[in-house]
Amino acid sequence: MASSEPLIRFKGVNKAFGPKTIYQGLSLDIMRGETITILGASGSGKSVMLKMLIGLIEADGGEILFDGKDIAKMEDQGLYEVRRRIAYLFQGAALFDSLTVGENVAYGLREQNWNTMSDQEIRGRVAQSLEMVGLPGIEEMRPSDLSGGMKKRVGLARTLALQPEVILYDEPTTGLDPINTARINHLIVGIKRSLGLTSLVVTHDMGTAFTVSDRLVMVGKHRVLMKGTPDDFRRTENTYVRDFIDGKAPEVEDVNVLLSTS
Ligand SMILES: Nc1ncnc2c1ncn2[C@@H]1O[C@H](COP(=O)(O)OP(=O)(O)OP(=O)(O)O)[C@@H](O)[C@H]1O
Repeated sequence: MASSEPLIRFKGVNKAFGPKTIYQGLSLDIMRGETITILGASGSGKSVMLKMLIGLIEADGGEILFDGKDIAKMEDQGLYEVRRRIAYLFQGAALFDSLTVGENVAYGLREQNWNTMSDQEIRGRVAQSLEMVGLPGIEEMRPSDLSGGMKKRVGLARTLALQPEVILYDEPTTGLDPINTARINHLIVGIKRSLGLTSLVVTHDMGTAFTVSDRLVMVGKHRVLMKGTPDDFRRTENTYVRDFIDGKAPEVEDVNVLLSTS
């Protein structure tokens, strides 16, 4: 069960790139143990939101709190700690082809814990992580021997090996066929259930959004347009949200309107 203190808080966050406003007064609380999916048109700022959370992109105003602490006020050590606790599974996170699967999964672990974990502990963690994504015993294989779906799962194992508290999934199913998409969805749900992680998912895949999420959040027009349960979204009468979910372009597509929301 999620505790009552939000683990992550966006409070009145503003962000612009030059003249281009991305957010103006973005506010959102994310509870411990929740899986939240961020929906929004291309360019609405979903990835920017994830990157601001781990300090890769600085907000212009407002506050972003992780476990009660303001990201903007953190020194390097504080940010390092945040990035240790929040794992970002990048869109198309690539594996190193020159390394075995086991070495790939161990990579971040070795970087982060080079002086505290023994080789044996690392091997154990790698085996456990591969098991969690349903690929036990493939340590000696090469990434080039794996299907696209397996590569994504190895990428996820590499993230899980770091034992984060939060996983940011940026387009976790892009480029996968429906069966492999279902596998990843299943893993996201399974990981949440077994490890109690907090997850933020950015996806355009409505199937994934409805399958994995406790709550959905739609961003657009520089802020949160709607938040609620999957059922709230299924039943919404908000035309903008409805059309997005149904993949329907406005009947009279005004180019100026499209440009102003992209
Ligand atoms: N470092 C940056 N410098 C300048 N502009 C940026 C930077 N990062 C993102 N942007 C711009 O901010 C806007 C939002 O980008 P973002 O990647 O968050 O969109 P998104 O909602 O994740 O889109 P998509 O669904 O297409 O991935 C885009 O117009 C993008 O070009």
